[in-house]
Amino acid sequence: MDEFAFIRSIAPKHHQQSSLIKGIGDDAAIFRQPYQDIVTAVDTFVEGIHFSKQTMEPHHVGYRVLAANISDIAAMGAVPAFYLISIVIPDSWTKAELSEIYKGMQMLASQYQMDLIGGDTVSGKELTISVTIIGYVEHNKVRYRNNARENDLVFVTGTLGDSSAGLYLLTSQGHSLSDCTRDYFIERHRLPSPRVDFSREMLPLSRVALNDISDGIANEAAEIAEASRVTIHLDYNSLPVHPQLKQFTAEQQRKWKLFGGEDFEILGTAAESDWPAIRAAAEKAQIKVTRIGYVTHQPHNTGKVILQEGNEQSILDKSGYTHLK
Ligand SMILES: Nc1ncnc2c1ncn2[C@@H]1O[C@H](COP(=O)(O)OP(=O)(O)O)[C@@H](O)[C@H]1O
Ligand SMILES: Cc1ncc(C[n+]2csc(CCOP(=O)(O)OP(=O)(O)O)c2C)c(N)n1
Ligand SMILES: [Mg+2]
Ligand SMILES: [Mg+2]
Ligand SMILES: [Mg+2]
Repeated sequence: MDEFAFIRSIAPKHHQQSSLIKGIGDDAAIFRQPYQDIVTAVDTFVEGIHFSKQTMEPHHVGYRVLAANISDIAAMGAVPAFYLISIVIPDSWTKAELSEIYKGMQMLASQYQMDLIGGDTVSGKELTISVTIIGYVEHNKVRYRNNARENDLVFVTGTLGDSSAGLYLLTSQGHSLSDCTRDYFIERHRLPSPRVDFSREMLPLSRVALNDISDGIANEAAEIAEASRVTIHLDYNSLPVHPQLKQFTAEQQRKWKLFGGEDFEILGTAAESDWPAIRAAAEKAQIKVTRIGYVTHQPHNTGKVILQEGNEQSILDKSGYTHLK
């Protein structure tokens, strides 16, 4: 049973609380309060799975785990406000290293005026950090995965595959990239930028579907397609990449662009008429946004992602990063 089958098997069929608007099944859960909705999510970072001493310094570990959580808040169109940390500490990590982890988290938290409000401390075998995040979003402005509609355009922020390239550079030897290119990809792996500003700049738009890219664009697009019961078409040649990604083999580029996770860019769909506003939002947030496809309603391909590559069309495998297998 893979990660997603497991989640389906444990998901409750009914809610007990009338304030709950969205439980399991999106980037975060949402519940109603009088003035704003509250948004909350949790993500866990485990030594050997999400990082190793070879791939990250302690402050990167802290920064990166909080960034992943803030990214889920951004993907709901919300503003992050509070976080709680549960940490499992093995003997092999020194007090100084643990303090650096918290400094890394603090670096990012202060950027978003977030407060650390609690947590839990336990000893154990692998360093494990679990962050619970809480944020706010205006009523009826949540950017659900099920907001995609027929004829929407599909867009993505930033560039794809950078984090995978960085991880590859950190874990393999013998490549001939300039120091500057190498540092760029490695930094994108270690210190990803959650796209909160961009997502908040889109607040005036009435309907947008968003998902953040933790498991690869193929997976994330399928999650929007499934939740919205539509078909998503992606144009391979439109996928945005950093110019230096071409230093890697065609096979690596393809794998990292489509199935590489951890870029923490935002994938979205919106009405065609909102494209100028989306571009303006990206400009204000000083990031890049690219149109990469469109949405159709094809009853026989509901929930599927179709990739256009030159003249060829194929149904894209949902094979991103999956835990359990
Ligand atoms: N063990 C679990 N128990 C309950 N809900 C879970 C569990 N694992 C994941 N979920 C929920 O399943 C959904 C998908 O999780 P995930 O793929 O990790 O989302 P994301 O990639 O946005 O972090 C989310 O709504 C998450 O809260
Ligand atoms: C040492 C190391 N090996 C492999 C990876 C690659 N990797 C680990 S988890 C993951 C997917 C994202 O993590 P996940 O827990 O699925 O995040 P979520 O989808 O819950 O946001 C990837 C691409 C890594 N970051 N570091
Ligand atoms: Mg997410
Ligand atoms: Mg998660
Ligand atoms: Mg995942």
